[in-house]
Amino acid sequence: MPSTQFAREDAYRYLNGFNCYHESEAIEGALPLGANSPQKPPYGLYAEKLSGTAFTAPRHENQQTWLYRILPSCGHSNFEPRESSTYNTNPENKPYEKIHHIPNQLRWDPFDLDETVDWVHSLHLVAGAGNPTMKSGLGIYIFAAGKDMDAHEAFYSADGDFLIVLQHGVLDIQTEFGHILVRPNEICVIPRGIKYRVTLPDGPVRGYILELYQGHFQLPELGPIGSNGLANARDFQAPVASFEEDTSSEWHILCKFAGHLFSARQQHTPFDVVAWHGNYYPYKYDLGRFNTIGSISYDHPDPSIFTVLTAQSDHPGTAVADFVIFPPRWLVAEDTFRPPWYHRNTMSEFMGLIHGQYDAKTGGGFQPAGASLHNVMSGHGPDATTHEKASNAELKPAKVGEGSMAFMFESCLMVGVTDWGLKKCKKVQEGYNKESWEVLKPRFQRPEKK
Ligand SMILES: O=C(O)Cc1cc(O)ccc1O
Ligand SMILES: [Fe+2]
Repeated sequence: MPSTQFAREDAYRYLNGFNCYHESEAIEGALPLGANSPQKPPYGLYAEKLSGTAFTAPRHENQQTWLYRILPSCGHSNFEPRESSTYNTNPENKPYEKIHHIPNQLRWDPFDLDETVDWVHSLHLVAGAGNPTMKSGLGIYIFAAGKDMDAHEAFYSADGDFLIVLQHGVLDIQTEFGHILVRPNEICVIPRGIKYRVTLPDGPVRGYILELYQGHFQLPELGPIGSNGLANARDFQAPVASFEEDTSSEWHILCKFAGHLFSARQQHTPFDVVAWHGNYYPYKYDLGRFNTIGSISYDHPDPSIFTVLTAQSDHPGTAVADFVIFPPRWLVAEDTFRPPWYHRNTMSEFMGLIHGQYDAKTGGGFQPAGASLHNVMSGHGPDATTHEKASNAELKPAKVGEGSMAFMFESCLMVGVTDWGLKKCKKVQEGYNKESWEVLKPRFQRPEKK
């Protein structure tokens, strides 16, 4: 598929734009005029405010939404722990899960599909830094599911924003804000607290998730690139309000809180939002719409030119998490070693492959649904096969990554690998370093003395 062939048809309607103040009504007149919380909201709805930032966050960071719903969210039983001895995505909660901080370059074979579990039980923390209780850091998950969530179940994470990178299948996500269909080559962000239910219209699904425990994703600055380029704001799609009326069934609200799973009962659907307005909402983005910028003279630029979304630390320009992609693109640079350089980075780099082949690893070990981790200051770069090819290639214009989509979660934090990621998943490749780089031969030729 050429990179400019944009997928359009979709079962649902969307509101377009990034970080916009949207409003949406499933029934005309359901949004109150002017006031957010009038004495009697239209049609007997309850007004409920969902805050995605502190009330007093600066205006340019402030994120909130007003929901007008049949019943407010608080009408439920106490939360009870569920699967408490097995379900743990908080690395700080010992002794269930250990976290290994190791400098080794790691690569994983493709993770298996798992048809026995639903979305909620499909999440495996593979690596992470920080802790959701301190609202700092991030978690990286692999998910693989084959079952719909139960008909009367909804899930939310109190721990952070989910950036979902779908690798296989289709996710039909019913959210409090409306429906989102996530298809191959699309990503989806579900901010902290938003309830949703995932069904799988095309069978098993698999992919990667970055859970951001602090802040929210933003579009990167464009600097001298100008006012368009990379991921354009208009291509981000939020759902339109869509509700169901059900005040007779028993619903289970599942919640991930400090890495543990809890469940509460309620006698009404959580998907009863008739209208909403605000700038805190779930959204999706088709990676095929990314406008890729690159070198048209010489040298290989930094991969920051491929940043789709960024979550900044308190130090501007330094990201807690950058979501970077390597889309199909033309390489034209002259007198240049075109793949990435060998390098060591103060940032950690976790990579995955949605489909195709990544141009820096042509030796065959980096496969779709697999992953790699090059932690803080761990040397890496093209494998020996790629180095050999690229240093002898004829430098005519060449399209790389046709039909491919690799991505990177880059973080200023040192990430630890969980016991599951290092051992239990049984996917870590033994000979990664050896096959990729230890086989490189010295090419040095001392110049002859004059
Ligand atoms: O290591 C990697 O494969 C990711 C990467 C790609 C690139 O083009 C430049 C730097 C970098 O870390
Ligand atoms: Fe790198």
